[in-house]
Amino acid sequence: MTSTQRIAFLKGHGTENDFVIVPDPDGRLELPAAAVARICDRRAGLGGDGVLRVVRSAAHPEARAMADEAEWFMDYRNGDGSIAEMCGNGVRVFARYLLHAGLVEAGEVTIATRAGVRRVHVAKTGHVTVSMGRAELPEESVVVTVGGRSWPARNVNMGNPHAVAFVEDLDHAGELRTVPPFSPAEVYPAGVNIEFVADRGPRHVAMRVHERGSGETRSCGTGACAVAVATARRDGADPAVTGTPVTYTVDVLGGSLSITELPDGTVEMTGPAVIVAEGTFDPEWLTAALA
Ligand SMILES: N[C@@H](CCC[C@H](N)C(=O)O)C(=O)O
Repeated sequence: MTSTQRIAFLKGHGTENDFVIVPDPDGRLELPAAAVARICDRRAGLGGDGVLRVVRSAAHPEARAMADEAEWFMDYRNGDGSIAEMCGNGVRVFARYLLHAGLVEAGEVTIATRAGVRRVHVAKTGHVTVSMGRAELPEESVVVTVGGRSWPARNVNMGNPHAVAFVEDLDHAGELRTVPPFSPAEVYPAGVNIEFVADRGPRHVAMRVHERGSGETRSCGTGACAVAVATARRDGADPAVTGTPVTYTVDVLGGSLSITELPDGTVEMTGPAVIVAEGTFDPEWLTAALA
């Protein structure tokens, strides 16, 4: 990149899990971790929980094999620049961007992610639904600790790792922004996203989340799916056994998500996905950030 080039960005969010979207269809832009962290910095950069780089699958080595199924690859990065397999709010916002940019028609859209191809239903307005694949619930027992308190947690994998802890009161998780929770490195050698869950009513819970690589965020889509499945099992509900879908409303700090587990084990998530703004990076700022 030379300092004369103008690189576009957009800002979007899903239940206030916010992202900087960087269209890079031909995969020309190197985005080192430090540059992503700079872009996501809420004071010195644009600010965001993560970056969604929009690349043609055929132009990205990690997505080439999915190019026949999904034209676009979501190259997701956490706010600290680390790479994650999947982002549930991000994939809805990504689909909203593709429609906004005229790159897809409204309706069914397939998107390549590091966790595989995801099918998304995006209409011209309104909520976006994504089929998130199956949850895996390994049997390892996990304990989550924050601020001197510990809880048993359920290990759930939604393409990315989660530890789901049920608490009586979400405030018991303390000040997650300043006191990050801890979970066993033997179970999660690559780190973990940690959700704290409290009951709100029948098939209705609320959660707070501390995300690997981003800290406490106002929402996590994969986390909400992990929470819904863990709560269903706690409540004795398993659609694979009963043949009946189970839907949970999961309140997050930034809104509400509806999560349905189907009898075939796949999990569908529905929620908002909003494009807020678009612009261009200052070339000198970006050149320095990329250096
Ligand atoms: N906010 C995301 C999850 C992003 C990835 C996560 N921090 C990880 O490292 O696995 C979501 O909406 O799912």
